[in-house]
Amino acid sequence: MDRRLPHIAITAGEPAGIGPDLCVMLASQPLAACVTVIADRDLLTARAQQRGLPLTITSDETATSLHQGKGELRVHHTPLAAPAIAGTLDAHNSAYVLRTLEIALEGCANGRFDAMVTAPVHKGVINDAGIAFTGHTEFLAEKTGTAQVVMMLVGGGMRVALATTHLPLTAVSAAITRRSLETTLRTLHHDLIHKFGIAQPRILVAGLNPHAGEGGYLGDEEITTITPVLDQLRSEGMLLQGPLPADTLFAPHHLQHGDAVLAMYHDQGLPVLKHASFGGGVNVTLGLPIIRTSVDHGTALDLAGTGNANPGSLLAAIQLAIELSQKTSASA
Ligand SMILES: NC(=O)c1ccc[n+]([C@@H]2O[C@H](COP(=O)([O-])OP(=O)(O)OC[C@H]3O[C@@H](n4cnc5c(N)ncnc54)[C@H](O)[C@@H]3O)[C@@H](O)[C@H]2O)c1
Ligand SMILES: N[C@H](C(=O)O)[C@H](O)COP(=O)(O)O
Repeated sequence: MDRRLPHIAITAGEPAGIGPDLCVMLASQPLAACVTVIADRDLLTARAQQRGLPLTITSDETATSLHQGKGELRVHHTPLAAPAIAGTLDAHNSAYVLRTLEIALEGCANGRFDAMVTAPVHKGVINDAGIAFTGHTEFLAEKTGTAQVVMMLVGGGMRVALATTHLPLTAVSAAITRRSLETTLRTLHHDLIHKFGIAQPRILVAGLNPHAGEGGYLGDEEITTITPVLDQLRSEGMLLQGPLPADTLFAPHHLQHGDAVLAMYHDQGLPVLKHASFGGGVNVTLGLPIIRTSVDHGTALDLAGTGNANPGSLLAAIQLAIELSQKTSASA
């Protein structure tokens, strides 16, 4: 067994979405890792047949071996509850989706896997099944007992982290406290150094309100919360700019002075990044005790089974997981 070969778990995500299509496409894609897909094997076989793609499923061996892209896929079989139809959600399969995540997480925690990469899940159908779920990020934080994690997307020459994740807009302001913002910035700063190899990370921090509050006339979170935290962390040596007006923060003349942006909420930061990189971006969860990366897109039910799903983001997520695994094993 080659111990230097990273072993990456890939969860196939929502069975009615494009996750299974993308996993089937991986069978013909060489990768510098051992890969185990966690999914229902009959689902993958059916999707391969629907798409006319070659697929030979191998069993879930304990020894690692290079994923050669010769039409074979190593699968950890996890049975669906109900047959999956491409494009049609079925809440009976929601527990299956979460079970694939648990298997990947358990494998990362016990050393079987070096990292997990997630194909997209459908948050709505999981809730339809009566299971409260807002995203992988929060699910993995809860399952690992991590009080606060940070969602960061990487793509289009940017790294965009978020101070809050999947919250209704009405809940955002209250969720940004001095303590939560400090923890987010410390986690981001730490992982930029230790996971991304940036010795002295420069972080551009967005304000929450239009024009960063316009001196308090358009909201005061910049004055009461954001600025005091930035001042404190700057006094410790962190290189932080902000709070900056979010409408101009992403202009190239600002971005060139930062290694990462911290946006205050999901749709303040992600539309910019996805505009620049959709289909090639990667979502990475910082602050977890394991390595987790993901695609930058959703379940695309309209494309499931059609052959029109772009695998670029999944490949980029796998590549980043490999790089982060190698950094971790080199520093261990
Ligand atoms: N990583 C994740 O699990 C993840 C990420 C984003 C969204 N979601 C979830 O996915 C579901 C659907 O979300 P949505 O409709 O807002 O976004 P979506 O990304 O599924 O679709 C948006 C548009 O992009 C297209 N698209 C998406 N992925 C593509 C790909 N790989 N190749 C080509 N085109 C692609 C779709 O066809 C659609 O037109 C929601 O439940 C959402 O919460 C999950
Ligand atoms: N916020 C993510 C995005 O827009 O790509 C997406 O909803 C997935 O989030 P999780 O990785 O937490 O499921």
